[in-house]
Order: sequence, then C-alpha cells, then structure tokens
Amino acid sequence: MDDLVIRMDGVGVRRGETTLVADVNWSVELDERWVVLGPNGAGKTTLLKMAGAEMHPSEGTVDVLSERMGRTNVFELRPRIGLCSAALAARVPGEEPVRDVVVSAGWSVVGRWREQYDEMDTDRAAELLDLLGVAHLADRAFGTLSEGERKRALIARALMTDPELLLLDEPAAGLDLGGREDLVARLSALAMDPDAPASVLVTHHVEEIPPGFTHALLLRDGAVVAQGLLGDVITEDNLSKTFDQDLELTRSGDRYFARRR
Ligand SMILES: Nc1ncnc2c1ncn2[C@@H]1O[C@H](COP(=O)(O)OP(=O)(O)OP(=O)(O)O)[C@@H](O)[C@H]1O
Repeated sequence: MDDLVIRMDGVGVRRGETTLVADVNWSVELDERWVVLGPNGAGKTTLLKMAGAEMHPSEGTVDVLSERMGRTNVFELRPRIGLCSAALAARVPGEEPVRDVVVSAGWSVVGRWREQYDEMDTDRAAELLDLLGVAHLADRAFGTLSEGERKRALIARALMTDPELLLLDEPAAGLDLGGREDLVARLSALAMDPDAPASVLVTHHVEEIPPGFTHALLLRDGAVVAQGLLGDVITEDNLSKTFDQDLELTRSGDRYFARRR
C-alpha cells in the first residue's frame, strides 16, 4: 500500500448532467511512469486534476501519496506533487524572471513574493534549469520565452520541490518537431533515472511517449479503454478503439508512430 502513489477506486466525476469520467480504477506505484493517452475531451485533464489534488471525485475514492481526497489538507499535499500544465503556465506573470518561476515552486505560488531565497534553493533552481537545457534563460522574463522554452522552465519548476509525484499535462503541445524531440529525450532521461518521482504524462500522440515510460492508460469518452504495461496497451486495436479510427501503429526502436490506414 505504501508504494502506491495514486489509487483511484470506482472514480466518477460529474458536472450537472455531464459525465467527465466514469468508473476509473487505477493505481500508480512509486517506480512507475505512466502515459495517459486519449482524444480531446476524453477526460485526461480531469484525471490529472484529481491526481494533483485539485479536484475531488463525485463518486469513488482517490488516494494520492496515501492521503484521501476530501479528508486531507490539500495545501499540505500539493507541494509534494510537481505539476506542469497550460493552466499553470497561464498564471505565471510575464515579467517574472525564469529563475524565480522555478524557485518559487517551493512555496506553491507563482509570482515571486519573497525578497530573499536560500542559496540552496537558487542553486537547485539553476541545476534544474541546466537539466532541462534552459540555464542560459534564467534571467529572462518568462513572457519572452518561446513555447518550448516555457515548457522546459515549467518542468524545472515542477521538479523544484523534489516531488514524490510528477504530473505533466501535454508538455509537448505547441512545440515544433525539434522542440518535441528534445523534450521527449529529456523526459526519457528523467524516466530512466531511478531517483526520479513517479510520473504521469498526458498526451494525444503516441509519438510523444518518452522511452523509459512503463505503463499506459487509454481513455475515451471518460472511460478507460485499456491500462497496464506500455507494450501491452499501446496496440493498433486499442488505439483504434480509443481514437475511433482505423489506425496503423509502427514501432521504431523504443518509439511509437501512428497514422490512419
Ligand atoms: N465543468 C464542466 N462542466 C461540463 N463539462 C465539463 C466541465 N469540465 C470539463 N467538461 C467536459 O468534460 C470532458 C473531459 O474534459 P477534460 O478536460 O478532462 O478532457 P481532456 O481529455 O483533457 O481533453 P483535451 O485533450 O481536449 O485537453 C470534456 O468534454 C469537457 O468539455
């Protein structure tokens, strides 16, 4: 039980008459790296919000880092979770220096509000910016970065608190081919690092699955189509069902590629 980072039992989310997700049973262990894949509107972000202690289920139970949603103080839980999403990016003030965007993660805030940070924190931020290949941008205003540079800075921020769980919502969205390939390689290195946190990456594209990711969950219309070990789940059949298209899947080395037949 202690190795379970996320556990969802019979989880459903409803808003009025609309069902966002239904009957989800899912668990993520400490050493696992999950991809959540599905078309627009499938419920991926909804799942991730629950995993990030930002949303409660309408039914069923969600445990994150052994804390039960609805019974725990989410403000204590959230610093243990690293989150990178477009919603977070939108909340960062454009004039905020990149270094501060990263270092302020320790206080779960965006918008620098402390005058002084510990040297240890600024050193750690510099190390993470370097790991993501954006160390040279530390003094730049966040609003002046390209989409790809922003994504990398936000992943550095997500790692700043040494989270026990890392949640990445469409980190490669809006990146050009080079930017995507660079990010996939960096996420792959992270996935293969045994000290890296349990991770969940949401995406629409099999091409964005970083080598080293171990498991996949496929979602369609709020329901789980398949889940389990990556190699068992990412199949032509499952993908065709998930995206409601006749898809051809190819594998080249440790990467996947899909197209319509
Ligand atoms: N508050 C709400 N009320 C009604 N419907 C909602 C609400 N929030 C989300 N939805 C709907 O729930 C469905 C799932 O949304 P979600 O954002 O989880 O999907 P997603 O798989 O992340 O989609 P995308 O890939 O487009 O980001 C969508 O059809 C969305 O329109």
